[in-house]
Amino acid sequence: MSVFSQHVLRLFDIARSHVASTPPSLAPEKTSDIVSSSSSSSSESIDDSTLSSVQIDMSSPTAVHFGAGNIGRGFIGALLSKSGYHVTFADIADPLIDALNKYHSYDIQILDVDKRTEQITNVSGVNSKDADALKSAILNASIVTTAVGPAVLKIVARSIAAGISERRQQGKEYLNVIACENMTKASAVLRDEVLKHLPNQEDKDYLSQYVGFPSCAVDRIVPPFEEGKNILSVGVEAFFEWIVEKPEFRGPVPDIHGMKLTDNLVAYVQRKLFTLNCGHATCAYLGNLKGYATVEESLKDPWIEKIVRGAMTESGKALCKKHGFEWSKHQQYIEKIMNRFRNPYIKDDVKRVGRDPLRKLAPSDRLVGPVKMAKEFGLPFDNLLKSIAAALWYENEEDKQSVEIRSRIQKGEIEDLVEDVLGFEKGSEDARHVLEAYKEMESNKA
Ligand SMILES: NC(=O)C1=CN([C@@H]2O[C@H](COP(=O)(O)OP(=O)(O)OC[C@H]3O[C@@H](n4cnc5c(N)ncnc54)[C@H](O)[C@@H]3O)[C@@H](O)[C@H]2O)C=CC1
Ligand SMILES: O=P(O)(O)OC[C@H]1O[C@](O)(CO)[C@@H](O)[C@@H]1O
Repeated sequence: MSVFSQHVLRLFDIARSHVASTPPSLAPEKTSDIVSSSSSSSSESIDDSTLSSVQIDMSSPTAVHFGAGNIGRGFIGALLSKSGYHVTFADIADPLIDALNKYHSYDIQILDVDKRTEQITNVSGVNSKDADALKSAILNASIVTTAVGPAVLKIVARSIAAGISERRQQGKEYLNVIACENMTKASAVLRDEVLKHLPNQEDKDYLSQYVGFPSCAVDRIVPPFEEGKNILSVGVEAFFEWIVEKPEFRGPVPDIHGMKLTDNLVAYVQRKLFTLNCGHATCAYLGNLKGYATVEESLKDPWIEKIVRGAMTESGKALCKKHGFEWSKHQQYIEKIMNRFRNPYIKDDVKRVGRDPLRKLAPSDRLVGPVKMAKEFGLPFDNLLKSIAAALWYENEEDKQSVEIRSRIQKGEIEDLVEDVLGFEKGSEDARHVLEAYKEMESNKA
């Protein structure tokens, strides 16, 4: 650990010993059975021009956020900072950590008609490989969040486990850990990984009593951004929605600006994953097939636009049956998403949106998940099949998962792949549908 981070952490330890585990305030009592907002509407700006200092506020409670990437800086870290937390970002990227410890602030550009800049302050960084610094940060944290990508959860679990064990030994109480990833039950998955690193029964009991792992749905489009004033600058769309599973909190529910609570998270995670992420992935794979570079460009192609809206309509009808959403409202939700995809101020590469196609083709993810749901209710899924077919054609030599898919298909293993990746048994009607759609899709290749 650097002398600087030792010094800063020591100061935090002293200053925060009385506030650790104590969030800034409690969430409002009211929670409808659907969604309640913790303190504001999702469309509200998070601008606060009075926050301009780059000094660390020693009296604030700490949030440790794993992953100082796009969502970390552009969404979750920003909300936490605006809610009065000091945000300690943990990342493996030294340049990001160095910059966070140099500036203690960064800019967010809202990429919309009224383009504006917000300053996020009271932040610092710790290298994820610095086990002692991380343990100490978690010891003194009031909340831990992640946005590292689903595959990295098992890596950060080790550090979180070390911090939890230390908290038990030091007599700390409640902590909540929220994994903000595009997957269902991400925090529950993280908790299982953390438990693997806690062989001691005392730690396990402590975790079950004092450490909550509420899962969430996290929605804001934050593509890589190169126009900012430094490496920390991030460009985001104006829209954001963060819906967190209320029953899984331990201790008082923190009052975080923009965080909404629900008792029925699965419905909201599936609504987001099977609509926004489904439509986005469909657009990316079809766009890639036809040689377009960005989502916006792809959506200008009427053939793609029709399939994207068609796929979201098919998943939407199924979601309404499954979770009781009202169709007219869901249609508005789809149209709003179409407009978000068309945002001319965002240049979103189809390769970013299509990244990791094996993960996106998994049985409960954004493409196959809605097909299964549509089938459950006897509803159509032709556009969703086109989306899956385009994903199987997805070519990006920099993406290992795309390379693996294409190489297995070229070796004549498509039926095995459809079985072991998508979960459709060889010879089944579902597998046959996918194979037919895959063949038909070839004629659209650029
Ligand atoms: N970018 C977006 O628009 C959205 C992303 N998400 C989800 O958020 C998560 C993060 O996505 P992005 O921010 O786009 O990715 P990103 O690649 O911009 O950020 C991930 C960060 O995690 C860091 N990281 C990797 N290994 C780590 C480790 N062991 N310890 C600490 N940090 C580590 C990386 O260095 C990077 O800075 C993903 O699960 C994604 O699906 C969800 C909604 C929107
Ligand atoms: O982050 P993933 O799961 O690879 O998928 C990218 C998706 O996530 C988002 O970044 C936000 O949900 C979308 O822009 C895109 O659909």
